[in-house]
Amino acid sequence: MKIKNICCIGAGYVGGPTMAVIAQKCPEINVTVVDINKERIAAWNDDDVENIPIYEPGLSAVVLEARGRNLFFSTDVDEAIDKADMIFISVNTPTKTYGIGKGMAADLKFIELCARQIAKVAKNDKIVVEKSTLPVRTAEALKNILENTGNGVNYQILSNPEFLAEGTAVDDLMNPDRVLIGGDLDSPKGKEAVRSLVDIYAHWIPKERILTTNVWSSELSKLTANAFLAQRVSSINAMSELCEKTGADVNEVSKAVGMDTRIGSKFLKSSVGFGGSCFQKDILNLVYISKSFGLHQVADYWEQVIIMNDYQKKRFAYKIVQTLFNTVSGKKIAILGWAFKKDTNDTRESAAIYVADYLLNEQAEIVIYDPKVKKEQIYADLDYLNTRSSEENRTKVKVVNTPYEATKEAHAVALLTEWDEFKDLNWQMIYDKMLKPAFLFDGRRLLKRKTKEDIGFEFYAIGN
Ligand SMILES: NC(=O)c1ccc[n+]([C@@H]2O[C@H](COP(=O)([O-])OP(=O)(O)OC[C@H]3O[C@@H](n4cnc5c(N)ncnc54)[C@H](O)[C@@H]3O)[C@@H](O)[C@H]2O)c1
Ligand SMILES: O=c1ccn([C@@H]2O[C@H](COP(=O)(O)OP(=O)(O)O[C@H]3O[C@H](CO)[C@@H](O)[C@H](O)[C@H]3O)[C@@H](O)[C@H]2O)c(=O)[nH]1
Repeated sequence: MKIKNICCIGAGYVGGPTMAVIAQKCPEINVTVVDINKERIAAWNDDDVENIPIYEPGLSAVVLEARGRNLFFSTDVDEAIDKADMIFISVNTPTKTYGIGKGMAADLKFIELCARQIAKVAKNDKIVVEKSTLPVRTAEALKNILENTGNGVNYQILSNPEFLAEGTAVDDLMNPDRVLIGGDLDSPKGKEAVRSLVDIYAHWIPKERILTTNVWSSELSKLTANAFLAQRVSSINAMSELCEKTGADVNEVSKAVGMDTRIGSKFLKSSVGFGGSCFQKDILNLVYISKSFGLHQVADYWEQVIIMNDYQKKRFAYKIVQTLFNTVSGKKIAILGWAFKKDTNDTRESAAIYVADYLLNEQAEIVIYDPKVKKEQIYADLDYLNTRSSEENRTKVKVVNTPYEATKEAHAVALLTEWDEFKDLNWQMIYDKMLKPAFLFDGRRLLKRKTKEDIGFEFYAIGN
């Protein structure tokens, strides 16, 4: 079946960039991205393409080319569902904050709402594609809702998880390692649905990189990929502490280990801890699923990745307290970087939030600079933790517009996001204006120890 009209429900970090690239690469297909969030849709439609709601290198050019030609952003969800042959569900699936599975399971209420809406509106057969990251066997629940509340039309459910990373989303979409499509390969209709999605990606991706599997393998592969990636970071972070005790350097260990082609060199960079909206949420989900099948050893194994990550964030904050003569009470600490990684304005689960929170518990005064994150976002992140009142967060934390303002008269600087610009700061000037001894804590291994020590800094870096 040739797809003519696509609808994508959810215009977020995944729905927006993914559909923009499909529209750019497949000019004969009309792609409509819908969302209930009016402001987000208005921003996607902004005349000035630089105002689109997501900052990703290269994204505005893709949107500019396709928008209005065959790429549309709208709040009219029903109309887009009605017209579409294929509907992607790309809504958020956060960790549950209430009820059974609180703090672990994925909250599927947004997914279920989409299914009910599709069932209500659809008057002809549809292919429904899970783009969101979902627990294994969610497709079964989707099918159940669609078939039992619908208008008697037929549905094929595909799983097509997204592997893009923020900050490199456009490159990842243009040139992915693989595209994964799960479907009912045992039935002719299922096979046809899979083929129609393969045909879309085959516009720009070599066929051998488009993988087809059964639905459950596809759903579980996404959780597995994130668990493996996060596990590598926790593994190298575990070694970072041992390096600090023994005189080994975690960068050298990582290089030596990564040159073994069986291990590979990527994702072995020690840090203050991984952040982002996906790793923690998806591993907790995996832990919850394993427990719900009674697989407690499996659950414990994966939970350790999160435990290690929480420990790394805490360890870094405590290192600061310990080094500053066991108290940071009333001391000014500058935080450079708030985003969970460079080249994104996303702060979800950023390690910086937790490091700041621990230091605030020790009565530190915090001054923050990040080149892309807005002041209100920083306060919202701290308020969300509910550790102290919103007023107190605003009294104890200042957000400033330059790294020099942040570090002036500070007792210590903590570098928490690896923004390129931090490498080239005038560190001599920063040193001159800080209180002495001037402490510098590098949570990303971004800075060179020798040059900083030559200036006079008391320098600490993760794993060295
Ligand atoms: N962010 C990433 O880098 C990334 C990468 C791969 C996979 N994922 C997965 O993709 C999914 C989406 O993630 P995201 O980061 O794009 O989330 P997001 O929060 O940025 O976007 C989700 C959007 O869905 C909208 N929405 C929710 N319910 C809706 C409904 N019923 N009708 C219409 N719109 C609705 C929300 O308003 C929101 O704008 C998640 O499952 C996530 O795990 C994310
Ligand atoms: O060697 C490394 C690599 C990453 N990180 C940190 O790990 C976190 C996650 O980074 P990254 O994976 O690059 O970004 P995400 O956008 O969270 O992407 C992950 O999560 C997405 C959502 O599921 C998946 O689609 C991607 O494949 C997967 O890489 C960030 O805090 C990084 O700083 C490290 O500390 N060391």
